[in-house]
Amino acid sequence: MSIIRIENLKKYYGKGATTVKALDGVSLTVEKGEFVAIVGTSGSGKSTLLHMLGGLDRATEGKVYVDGHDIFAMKDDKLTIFRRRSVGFVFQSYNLLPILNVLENIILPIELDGGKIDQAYLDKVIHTLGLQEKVHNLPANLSGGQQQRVAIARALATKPSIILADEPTGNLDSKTSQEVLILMKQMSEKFNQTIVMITHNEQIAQTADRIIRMEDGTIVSCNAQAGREVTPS
Ligand SMILES: Nc1ncnc2c1ncn2[C@@H]1O[C@H](COP(=O)(O)OP(=O)(O)OP(=O)(O)O)[C@@H](O)[C@H]1O
Repeated sequence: MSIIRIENLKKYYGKGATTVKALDGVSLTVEKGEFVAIVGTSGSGKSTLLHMLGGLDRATEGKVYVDGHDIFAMKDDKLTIFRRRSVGFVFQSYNLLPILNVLENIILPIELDGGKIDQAYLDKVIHTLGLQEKVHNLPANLSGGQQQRVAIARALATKPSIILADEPTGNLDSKTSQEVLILMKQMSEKFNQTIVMITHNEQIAQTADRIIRMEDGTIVSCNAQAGREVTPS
């Protein structure tokens, strides 16, 4: 089943001669449980595409379906709820709340939404990410890699339809980056979690099931990695 379907997506900034075509006709499907990397030079449209997928901004033209929902057909208040329930975000800068401990950070999105905590699932996530000894620590007392693992746990906590990660290892050294990447891949496999990740690092992209290459607002290739099965839709 395709969890993401993007149809002829266009995002133009400005008007007339100064128009910037950040996305210029992008079509793509992503299957449930896939771990996809988006690569491309600066300005090729990676962040714009991720923002559209997360309903953070609206398109000039085209459609985005996430888990069957036509997201641009939603009014702003519905889109906000969709984002809270169906999209997990992981940023380069972790974005943890400094006054909350690790566990409180992880469950915050569930509590904000008035949802119920699935304790068994949460325990599994925390253990798989190796955070069980750290749940009562404040973020300031964790390494960068540990903080990013907390951010990944927080993104997974609500069991979102998709996780969007924007340069998740951008602040980490190469050894820690690899560790975090391997964990993201494991989370994707273990929980059948769809992850779309932007990276400028070719080695990091190789961890993904599929690499989407962007140039000038378009996708120039979207091949599955050798030896990995991706069912076309
Ligand atoms: N709010 C905006 N207003 C005007 N132009 C924008 C805006 N956001 C992005 N752009 C332009 O759209 C194009 C695509 O930008 P985008 O940030 O998606 O690229 P990117 O591939 O993510 O780049 P980077 O790797 O540097 O983050 C660029 O030319 C950029 O300058």
